[in-house]
Amino acid sequence: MPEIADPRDRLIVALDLPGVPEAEALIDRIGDAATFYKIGYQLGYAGGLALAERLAARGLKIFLDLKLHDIGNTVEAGVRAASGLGATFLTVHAYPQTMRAAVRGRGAGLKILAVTVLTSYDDADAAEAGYGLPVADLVAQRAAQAAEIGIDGLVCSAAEAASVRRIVGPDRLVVTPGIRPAGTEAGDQKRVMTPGEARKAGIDHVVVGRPITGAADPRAVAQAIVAEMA
Ligand SMILES: O=C(O)c1cc(=O)[nH]c(=O)n1[C@@H]1O[C@H](COP(=O)(O)O)[C@@H](O)[C@H]1O
Repeated sequence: MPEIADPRDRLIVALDLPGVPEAEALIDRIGDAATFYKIGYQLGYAGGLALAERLAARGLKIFLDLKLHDIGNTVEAGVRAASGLGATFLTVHAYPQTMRAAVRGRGAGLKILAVTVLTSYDDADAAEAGYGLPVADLVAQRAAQAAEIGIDGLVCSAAEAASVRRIVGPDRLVVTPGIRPAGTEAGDQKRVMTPGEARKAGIDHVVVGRPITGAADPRAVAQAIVAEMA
């Protein structure tokens, strides 16, 4: 678990918003309460990649959540191209071929996170998708493969964070979405924990979207989440 000097860096705010103006307005409202932002499909396909470059140039940390998964050549070239955007993290799905390609394409300064099993999945969803293992076992298998391949960090739910930490050791990152402050709606997330529980389970970073983007006072919610993990 690499040392995190600024406790705000533990919180990654998911900018799941329709466009750049909405994202910039949210970042302004949050102010210095957050230092790390995630840009995924929704904003990425609506000008978010250029925004990522601008935010990185301003000193904010950026998680590019592109969840790449394709033939090795395409993943390697895609990761290489994304390495120029100034982001700190980039996601790929945790398939061995995909992870090996991402490691080949990784440039200096960009860390690759492998998404083990999406936090919206439970055992029934995994079975429906054709997997013969319960979610916890599938996460463990993928975490072991990711460590062997040299991936920088794992995305899993906080429910698996402690076992993933045991598997990958202290030097790889454990990043957990599916985080819900007490009393907030789970929505489509099925494997959820509070920020404090996640911290106790040994995570490096939590990813939080709707509890912040949908809040009346997003700055206050971001501050409360950071405080809960201190
Ligand atoms: O890779 C991710 O960030 C991710 C992986 C995962 O297993 N589950 C998951 O929710 N995410 C992302 O984390 C964010 C969670 O958002 P909220 O559910 O609104 O807090 C979304 O942007 C998801 O795309």
